This record gives sequence, C-alpha cells and structure tokens, in this order.
Amino acid sequence: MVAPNMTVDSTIAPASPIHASLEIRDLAVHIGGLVILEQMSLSVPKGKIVSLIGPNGAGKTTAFNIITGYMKPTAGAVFFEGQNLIDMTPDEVAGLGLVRTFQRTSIFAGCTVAENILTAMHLRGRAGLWGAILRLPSVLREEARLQSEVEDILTFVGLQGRAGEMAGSLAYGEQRLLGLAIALAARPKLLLLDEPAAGLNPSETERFKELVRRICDDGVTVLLVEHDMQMVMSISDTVFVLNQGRIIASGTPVMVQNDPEVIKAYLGTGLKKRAKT
Ligand SMILES: Nc1ncnc2c1ncn2[C@@H]1O[C@H](COP(=O)(O)OP(=O)(O)OP(=O)(O)O)[C@@H](O)[C@H]1O
Repeated sequence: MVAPNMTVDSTIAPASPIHASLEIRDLAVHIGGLVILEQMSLSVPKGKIVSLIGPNGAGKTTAFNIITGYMKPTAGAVFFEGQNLIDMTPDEVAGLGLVRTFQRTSIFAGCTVAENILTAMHLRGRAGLWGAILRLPSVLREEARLQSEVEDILTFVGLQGRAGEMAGSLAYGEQRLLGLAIALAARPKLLLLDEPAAGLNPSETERFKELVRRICDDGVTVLLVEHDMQMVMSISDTVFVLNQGRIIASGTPVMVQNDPEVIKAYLGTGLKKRAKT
C-alpha cells in the first residue's frame, strides 16, 4: 500500500550505521487527510530489546508495516544496518534478515507444524521451492538437514515432538509459539514482534518472555510492540512511547514510566499499575 503524496527521499544516509540495527528517521504517514504518523524517529541498537508502546490507534502497527515494506510512508527513511529500505518489497526486506511476526497468528492451519517451518526455510534455502517439488537428490540431502533444523527450532520454542501434528490442531498459545518458530526459521538478524503476548495466559506470557530474552542472548536484535506492560518493562533495554502518531518519550523502562507525558497519554489505563500486575 502506498500513501498518497509520497515525498520519500531514498537518498538520505543513516546517522549511525555502525551501532544501529534499525534507524527510523522523520517518518510520516498521512492518509486521506489523517495524520497517522508524524516526525517519528527511533533507533534500535544491535543486540538490544527495544519496545514500541502506545495506546490503541497510536500508530504502532503502521510503523511495523512501513519498516517491513508492507506500506510506503509519506515522508522519512528507514535504515536497516545502514541500508535504506524505503523502496524495498516485504520479500526483499525479509531477505536482509528483518523478520516480523503478526498480531494474529499467520500459520498454515492445514499443513503440519514441520511444513509450516520448512516453508520459511525454503524461502531462504539454496534449493528453492521448485527443487523441493521436483525432489532432486541434492534437495533430499538438504531436506534431511532442514528436518533436523526444524526439530532444533521446535525444541527451542518448546514444541519438540510436535512436527507431524496439523498446525490448526495446536492450542492458541502453541500456535503463537509456532508463529515465532516460523520467524526464527528465516534466521532473523532483527526480529519484529507484533503483540506476541496477545491472548496468552500469564504462564504462556512468561514463557514467551524468556524465549525473547534467549533469542536476544543469541545475538538477534528485537523490536517489540506489546500492550502487556509487565512484559515490556521487564525485558526492554529501551522503550519508545508513541501517542497519536508521535514519539512522546523514550528511555529506560523506569524513565518512561515516570515521564509526565507518558502518564498523561495512559491516563485512565494506569501504565505503572499495568506494569506491576
Ligand atoms: N489504511 C488506513 N486508512 C485509514 N486509517 C488508517 C489506516 N491504517 C491505520 N489507520 C488508522 O491509523 C491509526 C493507527 O493505527 P495502528 O493500527 O497503526 O495503531 P496501533 O498503535 O497499532 O493500534 P493497536 O494498539 O490498537 O493495534 C488508527 O487510528 C487507525 O484507524
């Protein structure tokens, strides 16, 4: 989707190409006279967990859609490891190692758990989808290697031994874990998680949080959009707060929780209270 009146400058250079995994500069999205995002800038350092929070309708998903190439902004630039993504398609962005999960589970319910993960692997695989369909010998060897990788990923997310089950038969929380497994199969350098805790019970959320920590410890940078403030405040290195399309605060979890602008934006929903429960 392309926003009207596009004035994106794809020749802008990144400000900090060495340390930043992702850098968003002066992003604006105007749709039909509505200002969805305005002057939005943020930076995600390599190897860190950064969260983007904000009340409903603040523009978080829109920002994710732009970062991952699903939408074009009205103005501004997005750099991933120093490369401007603004003219790239979602496939090209994913090919660079910038991988997202979706708010709703995006699994193939009629395929097995393993097939769901293999699909993501084939997208990055050398053999390609046609080689797999034609069952070439070299592809079969590659297939055996991939099957073992599938088991490793399933073990990592806690779905070991479930490879042969139909994805649609998994419980909701397990489907979210499969969504994460699919994203990991694409070997992300930067993982964008869109409300991973939505619909999860407290113990599932806790498990997901531990997984996100381990993913980061393994060297993957994480950008998280999440309404569960307990999760956000306990795992983030830095939190950016978006309100009505603008970044109103950023800093450590403690800093943003005590920021008067943030408290005002969350008035009635009790940001601090939500972070403690
Ligand atoms: N294609 C579009 N056309 C018009 N308005 C849109 C479009 N996409 C998003 N919006 C509006 O932009 C605003 C930001 O939406 P967005 O989904 O990005 O917010 P969000 O912060 O992710 O919200 P939530 O936390 O509820 O998911 C909302 O007011 C939404 O209605």
